[in-house]
Amino acid sequence: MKEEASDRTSISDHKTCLIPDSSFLLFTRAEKCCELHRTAEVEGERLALGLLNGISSHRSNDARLSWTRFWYWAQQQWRIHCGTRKITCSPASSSTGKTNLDRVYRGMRELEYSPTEIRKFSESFSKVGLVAVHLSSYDRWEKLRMRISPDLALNRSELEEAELRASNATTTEEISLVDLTVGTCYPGRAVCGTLCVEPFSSVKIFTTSKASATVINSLLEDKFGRVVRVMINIGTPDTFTNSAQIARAASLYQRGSLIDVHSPVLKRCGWDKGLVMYVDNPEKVHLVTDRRLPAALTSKTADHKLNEAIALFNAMDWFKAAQVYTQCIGRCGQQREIWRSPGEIHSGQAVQAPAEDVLWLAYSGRCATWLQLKNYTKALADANKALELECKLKNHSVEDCISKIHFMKGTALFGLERFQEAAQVFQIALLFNPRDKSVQRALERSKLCHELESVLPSVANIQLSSEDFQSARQQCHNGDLDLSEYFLSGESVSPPISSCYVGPVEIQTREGAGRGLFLTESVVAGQLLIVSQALAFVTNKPKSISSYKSVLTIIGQDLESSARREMTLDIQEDLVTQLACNMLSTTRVLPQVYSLSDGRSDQSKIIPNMNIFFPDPPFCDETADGSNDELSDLDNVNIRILREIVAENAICDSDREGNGRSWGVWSLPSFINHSCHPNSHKIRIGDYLLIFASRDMCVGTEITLPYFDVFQCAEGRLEECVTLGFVCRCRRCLFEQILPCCFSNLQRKVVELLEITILEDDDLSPSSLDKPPSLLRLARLAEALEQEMASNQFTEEARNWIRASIVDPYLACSRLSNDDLRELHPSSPGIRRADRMALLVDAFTAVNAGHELGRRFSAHLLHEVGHEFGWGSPEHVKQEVRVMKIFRAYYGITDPGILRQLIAKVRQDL
Ligand SMILES: C[S@@+](CC[C@H](N)C(=O)[O-])C[C@H]1O[C@@H](n2cnc3c(N)ncnc32)[C@H](O)[C@@H]1O
Repeated sequence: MKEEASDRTSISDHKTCLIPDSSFLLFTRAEKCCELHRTAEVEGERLALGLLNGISSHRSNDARLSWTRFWYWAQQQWRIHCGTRKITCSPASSSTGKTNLDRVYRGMRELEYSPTEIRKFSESFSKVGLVAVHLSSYDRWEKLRMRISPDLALNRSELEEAELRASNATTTEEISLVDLTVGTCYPGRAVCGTLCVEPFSSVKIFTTSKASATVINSLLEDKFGRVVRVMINIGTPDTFTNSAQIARAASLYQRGSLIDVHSPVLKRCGWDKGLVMYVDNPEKVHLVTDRRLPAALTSKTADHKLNEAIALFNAMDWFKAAQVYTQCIGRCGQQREIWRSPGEIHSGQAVQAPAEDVLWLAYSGRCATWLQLKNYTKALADANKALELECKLKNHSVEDCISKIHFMKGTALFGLERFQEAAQVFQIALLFNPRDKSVQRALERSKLCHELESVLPSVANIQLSSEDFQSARQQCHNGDLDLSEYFLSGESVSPPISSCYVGPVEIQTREGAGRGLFLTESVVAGQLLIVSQALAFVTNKPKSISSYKSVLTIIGQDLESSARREMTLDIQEDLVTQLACNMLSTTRVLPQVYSLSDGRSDQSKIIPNMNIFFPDPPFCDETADGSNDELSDLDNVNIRILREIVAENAICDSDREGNGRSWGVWSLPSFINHSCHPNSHKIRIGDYLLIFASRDMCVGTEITLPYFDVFQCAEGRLEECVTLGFVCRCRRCLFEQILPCCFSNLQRKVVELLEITILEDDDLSPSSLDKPPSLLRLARLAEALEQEMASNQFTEEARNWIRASIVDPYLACSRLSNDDLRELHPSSPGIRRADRMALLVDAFTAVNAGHELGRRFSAHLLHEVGHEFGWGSPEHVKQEVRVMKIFRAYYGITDPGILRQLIAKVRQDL
């Protein structure tokens, strides 16, 4: 008796809360917390104080976190003092409700903790007054809780009275539940519910596998206005497994019908935790109406949607998963609205209440999905939403859940380059799960990035100075962009700030090619036409081509092309992901994306409004709509169409091995059609694509780009076009189709010689004596070609087209000395290598001025002329003017000094 009295004293001295994992009740005396605040370790103090706040304002998320952190800290203390074994069971229940440390000690002894461990534990926990109570006496504690919660300012006598009532209470309650709406029934499964309305916990449902019973799952609100779910089993516990009874109940009380339940028996759940209500006589259940739920709500509950979303996530169908998670969240809200409104409940429209964890899982699941989709803004928003909710999951500790969601939040912040905040969040995650290696690594990485950030501000964090801003604004208005420093540094300095720019261009239909981009003003060579930022951009190929090859072991398959195809598909999928994310996070992206061709002819007939391509504020005042308030709906993002758009419009910036250095989708440049003698060229700087005019052009000219290497014969180019799904009918192609057959004969000879030359080239020594005979024969073909063209009286433009189609004889000439050439052409004693190279340069620049070969050869040629005729000689000056023109047309730079430096640089790089 004495012991009991002391127990009561100890209980009544404490305020009570249900610990998150419901295994124990944790009693913490307010005064003791304050005491702890003064005396215990810093972390404990902080957390205990947080707990105090938590108790007094149990609605706040912060308080809940403090509470959980405190619990975590307490558990840590437990482990420190009692070894790693976690006490998960305590001694047999006591009907008298003995709840003191002795019971815990006894439990510890049963678990074979040593007396020293127990002493350590008691020393540690006497400070915070932790008492663990097994839930076998849950009903007693339930009553006690009812008495003291939510008003925690209870006096001692009230608490004592409450406890006395609790210890005397029988397990049967005389209550009537009126106007319950039947929710989902679970035929074939015994479901027991825990009536659990603690401030820090949510409803738990327990199921058993062997037993089966029909359960009418209804909703009601507890006296504090919280919605709880009550399971009412029709029948006594013995009849839970009676299938006839189950079938009868199921047919009587269908989902959506309204019932009153009189005097259900309130019992502790059969196995050990929780409460279950049941009626021993079906007559105690009165069917008020058999009204059904609205169709929209009967279709799929939030739980169903959640399962669907999880399955999609596991199948890595991220977009669909995000969509279904969104539907699940919506469904939770819908259902919640209905429970919250008593009127609705009375009209029989209540539906199954989604447990709090459904919403938590939906937000955290969608957060993980956004992370997969690299949409960090949305991931962050969802992580914050999840953190506002009660995170209590079956089979998971609260620490795990909180750690996990903090980890996701940190990852989102990291993705947004908010490194310092990310580090702080990872630190919280570690507090809950100190051993998690990935969190540790993420924390280190964030700290490092934060340090680096202070030394080397990232591009994203650059604050524009007013000067920068002015220049960006200017650039936006007139396309002034000084790239000299960038090019002179060999593209190693950070790229100049680029805002987007739409020059004198407009979209028009182009016969036989859908739509195209046309000039609205005349332009000069080297003029900047467009600066466009990628809608999606992949810098590094995800895997090198060799790693693709190593996984492709299909015998008889062309390994190289299969590997390349696999890689391209991977990259395209990345681009699709990015496009979709961009569409969801920025309003103006969606119309731009959907304006692009998806390869269907009907789509290519629509001319988009040019306004959608104009840049965003702050660089441009005139933009009509820069608002991001209304983001695209996921329903508007059609992945199948995005795949087609990417396949049709992605531009690859290949490296010398052709593996692809970067891939991107740009809006306005995507309207530029292909030509085999294009009049514009592109330069990529970061994820910006700059389109320059390669020639002087008059208003109304269609701007064209080469989609592939156009220095090849007509058949080769046609093959490339066919692979891309169209047939080029540019003037060059049309002209080459009608060339006399002598040219195709010459072309054939070139191909034959080329094959031999490549073989002979393997052991080519620098000495001219060792030049492979095929090289000399190849070089001789240049002469034959020139003669044929002269005899056909082709224009200079046509000659350049042919030279560009059959370049190898001219390339061969460029590898020979003047003596070699004279030997090859005894009839032309004045022939020089420079002349042949000049022809090559003309061909290269006339056909595709954007190609680096033209610049390289011209720089080389200039050097040769200087060497031969003297630097500054009239020959050299003439040649320099020509080469400068070529360089100006490419870089858009007019300063002769800078152009000279660029020419020298290109020559050095040879
Ligand atoms: C990037 S889009 C160019 C813009 C496209 N014309 C449109 O209407 O949106 C590429 C597609 O344009 C068409 N195209 C581009 N150049 C072409 C050409 N020279 N001849 C015929 N069709 C061409 C092909 O259908 C190609 O797949």
